[in-house]
Amino acid sequence: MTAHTVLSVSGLDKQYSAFSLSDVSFTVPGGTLVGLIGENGAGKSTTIKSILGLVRRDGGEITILDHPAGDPAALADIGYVPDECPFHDLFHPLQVGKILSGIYSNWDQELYRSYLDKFGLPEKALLKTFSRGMKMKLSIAAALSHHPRLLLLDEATSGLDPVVREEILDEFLAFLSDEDHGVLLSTHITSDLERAADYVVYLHRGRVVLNGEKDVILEQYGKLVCSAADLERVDPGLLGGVRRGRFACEALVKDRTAFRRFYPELTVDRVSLEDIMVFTGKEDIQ
Ligand SMILES: Nc1ncnc2c1ncn2[C@@H]1O[C@H](COP(=O)(O)OP(=O)(O)OP(=O)(O)O)[C@@H](O)[C@H]1O
Repeated sequence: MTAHTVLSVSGLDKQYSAFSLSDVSFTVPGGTLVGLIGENGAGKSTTIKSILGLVRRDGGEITILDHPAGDPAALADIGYVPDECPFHDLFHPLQVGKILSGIYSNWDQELYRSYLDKFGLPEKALLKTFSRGMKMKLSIAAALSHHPRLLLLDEATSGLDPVVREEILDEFLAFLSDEDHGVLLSTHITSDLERAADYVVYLHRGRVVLNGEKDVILEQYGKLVCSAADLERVDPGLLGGVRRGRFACEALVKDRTAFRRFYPELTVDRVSLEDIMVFTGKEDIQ
């Protein structure tokens, strides 16, 4: 049996006065974590808010397990973790649970308390005494405790130390052991995605410029380091962005295998997702 598509975004358009999100399309297949990457202002939060139905879109279709975005059934299936803890500093975790139990018909207080225990969060300490990592874990515990099928995280791992990030990423992987679950994680920390993501969607100035399986992308792209003279004779159509330094030039190679066929004498290294972002984002820098 093939897994469900947990989230489908197709041809999403949104126009603000000075920014537009244009024709954004991608899916979150069941059992997978999709990383949404992009520079500041690329449109990641606007995309996530459109999925939540918090932003009125100008075009396109969004479905969450067959329900249209904004539909109460779709909202019940989403566990949302914003970049800042949404709960008031003068509450303690048990009070947060009580409030959420009144909002979500599927709320599972036992599961919530088991997450508090697992994450080492005191049930009756005021949130103002919590660190950023503790608040983030609380938000994740809350998002998971109404049995969502899609977890949406907007920059949730930024500002956290590597140990907490690792612990949180492990929790997402556990959530994904169910084939009907999916995670969409927007982040600047591309190294998290190199470890945990199955697919990567790269938004650049409101458009999807890269969308594919992470392992395939990392295998396909490459980085050329060469002299300015060598760069001059390379077909620019094979390159995704160039950085010219005083002593050497670097360029993003869009297809390592094809490039090697044309220029076997030039060395092409492996790239990271960050390299792909930096080259594509900066375009041709002299
Ligand atoms: N309500 C709004 N009215 C007008 N413009 C908006 C509104 N919300 C967002 N924008 C603009 O849309 C663009 C994309 O913003 P968005 O928050 O989606 O980007 P982002 O990729 O999440 O950025 P960051 O990584 O900095 O959070 C920005 O230029 C922003 O100024």
